[in-house]
Amino acid sequence: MKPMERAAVLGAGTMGAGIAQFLAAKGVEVTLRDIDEEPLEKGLDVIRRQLQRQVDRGRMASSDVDTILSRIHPATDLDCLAPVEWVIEAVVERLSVKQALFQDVEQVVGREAVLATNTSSLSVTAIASVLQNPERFLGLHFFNPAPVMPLVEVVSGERTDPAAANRAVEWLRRLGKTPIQVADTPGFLVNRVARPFHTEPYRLVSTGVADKAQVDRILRSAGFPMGPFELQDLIGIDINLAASEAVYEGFYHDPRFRPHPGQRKMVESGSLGRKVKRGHFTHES
Ligand SMILES: NC(=O)c1ccc[n+]([C@@H]2O[C@H](COP(=O)([O-])OP(=O)(O)OC[C@H]3O[C@@H](n4cnc5c(N)ncnc54)[C@H](O)[C@@H]3O)[C@@H](O)[C@H]2O)c1
Repeated sequence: MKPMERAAVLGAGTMGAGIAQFLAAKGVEVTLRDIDEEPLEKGLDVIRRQLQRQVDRGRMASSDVDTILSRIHPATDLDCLAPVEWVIEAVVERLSVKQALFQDVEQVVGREAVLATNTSSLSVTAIASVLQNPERFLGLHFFNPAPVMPLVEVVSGERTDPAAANRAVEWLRRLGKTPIQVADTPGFLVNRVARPFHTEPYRLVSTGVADKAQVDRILRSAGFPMGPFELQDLIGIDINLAASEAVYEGFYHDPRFRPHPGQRKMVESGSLGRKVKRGHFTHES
């Protein structure tokens, strides 16, 4: 019999909840860790509702919901990470927070564990720079919604051991994802090529060429699964701004990647997207 796989997901927000749901659905035992009970409850509730939606659509048996949920073990401390083979971090996008967290994680996990960040915009190499064993550290960049999107970028930092990256690729393939190996450059691959998709529409709208709903509709009719504004509402406008700024900074202010002031204005006004029910559009849930 295949040995039980154990993973820890750090952060129960948009991405952490999605990654935990995906892993548990594939039979992995998951410790879902957040700093407080409240975000944990919220994350578990999101997972419950997502699974129920699958049942309502006839894509999953209701008995599977309990099985999947029983594999997710909520936690607020780090000690229970000792037996895990994979740690995937999806906490706030701040370098100092991620570095401090992984320094603590290093103290509790076994030597064989692979440590991964889901960062969209920070340097994997920079996060690893404070670790005792940076060779087992890499980026596993899932896309939103994590249970649905097949692509995962496997990002090797300057000191990542290729064996750790290969192990991650093999694991993700086995779980049914489509991993691609990329270098640790600003925005990696997808967020870099996606920058104009997110920023140019702000320019279209601010110069009166079209409104947001029109831009989304036209791009959808051109074959994109979602328009840029509805996609930003899903991603989180703050997260998307952070990605825009990081790519712009990372390429030494190359004008090709310049963010738009409208992005910042949205964040300043608290219009962060679906997670607060208000972004470019208003959302019921
Ligand atoms: N939102 C997206 O579409 C998306 C896509 C790919 C990658 N990412 C990346 O994933 C990460 C998380 O993004 P998100 O949108 O899920 O954020 P989020 O704000 O929805 O969730 C972050 C969670 O982390 C928790 N947290 C903060 N500090 C923590 C700590 N020390 N230990 C454990 N939990 C802690 C918070 O309480 C919160 O629940 C970021 O690095 C982001 O760049 C986001």
